[in-house]
Amino acid sequence: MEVSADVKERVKMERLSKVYPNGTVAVQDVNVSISEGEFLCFVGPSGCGKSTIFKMITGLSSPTDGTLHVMGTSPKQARKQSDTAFVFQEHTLLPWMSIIDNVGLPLALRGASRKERRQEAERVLELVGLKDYTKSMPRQLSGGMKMRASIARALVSKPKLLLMDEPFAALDEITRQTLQRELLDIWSKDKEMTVLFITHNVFEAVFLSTRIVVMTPRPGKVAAIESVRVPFPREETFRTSPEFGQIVRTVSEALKH
Ligand SMILES: Nc1ncnc2c1ncn2[C@@H]1O[C@H](COP(=O)(O)OP(=O)(O)OP(=O)(O)O)[C@@H](O)[C@H]1O
Repeated sequence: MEVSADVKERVKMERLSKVYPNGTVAVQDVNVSISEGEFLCFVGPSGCGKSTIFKMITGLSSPTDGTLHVMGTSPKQARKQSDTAFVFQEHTLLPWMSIIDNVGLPLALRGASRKERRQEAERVLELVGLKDYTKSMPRQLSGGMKMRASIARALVSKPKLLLMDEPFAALDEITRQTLQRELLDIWSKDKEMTVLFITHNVFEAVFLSTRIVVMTPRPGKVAAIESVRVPFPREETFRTSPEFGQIVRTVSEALKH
C-alpha cells in the first residue's frame, strides 16, 4: 500500500466501500480525512455501517473498494505498531484478573517487564480516577468504573488513535456525562491523540466532538459532516446553551436524510 507523506493525517478514507459476501452493502463511497488531535463522532441509525468502518480502520475487515490509510500506512501495519486502541460498549475485562493486571495486559502481551507494566498501569489508572482500585477484581466495580478500567487499558499503550464504539451506551445518564467530561480531559491533555467515537446519541456527539460525521441508513454513506467550533474545555453550561441546541438540530436534520 502507498505510504502517505502527511503524518499528521491520522485516517484517510477515499471512496471507502464494503460489501459483505452475502451482498449487504454496509459502507458506500465514504470520503473522510481525520487529522491528529481531532475528536470525531460518527452518528447514524442502527446498521448504517459505523462498526464496519471501525473494523476496517483496525484492520479486522478489508474494504471491498476505495482506499483507507491509517497513520499514513495500512490499517494492519498501524495495528502492528500499536498505534490504535479500541474500547467497546461492553467492558472486556478478564474476570479472573485484578484491575491492574487487566490494564497492564496489552503491555504483557508485548513482553514488557513487570515493573514497566505496573508503572504504566498505575499511570493510566490514576488518569481515569481508579488509583485506589488497582487490586480490585472487575466484579467489585460498578459499570462506570469497569468502563474507566477499559479506557485505562486502551490508553496504556499510548495509542495515537483511540476508537470507541458506543462506550457509554450501557451507563446511566449521570455516569455517562461524568465519563464524557473525564474523557475530554484525558484527550485534551494529549494533543497527539485522535479519538473516533461511535454514538447513537446526538447530545453526546455534540458535547464531545470537534466534528460529527452523520451517516445514512443502508447503504451507509456520509450524509453530512458538521464542525462543532466550540473551544475546549467545554463547560457543563454548554449542554443547555442555544448554540448547543442549534448544533443538535442541524445534526438531527441531517440524520433524517
Ligand atoms: N459479517 C457480516 N456479514 C454480513 N452482513 C454484515 C456483517 N456485519 C455487519 N453486517 C451488516 O452490515 C450493515 C452494517 O452493519 P454495522 O454493524 O457496521 O452497522 P452499525 O451502524 O455499526 O450498527 P449499530 O449501530 O446497530 O451497531 C448491517 O446491515 C449489518 O447487518
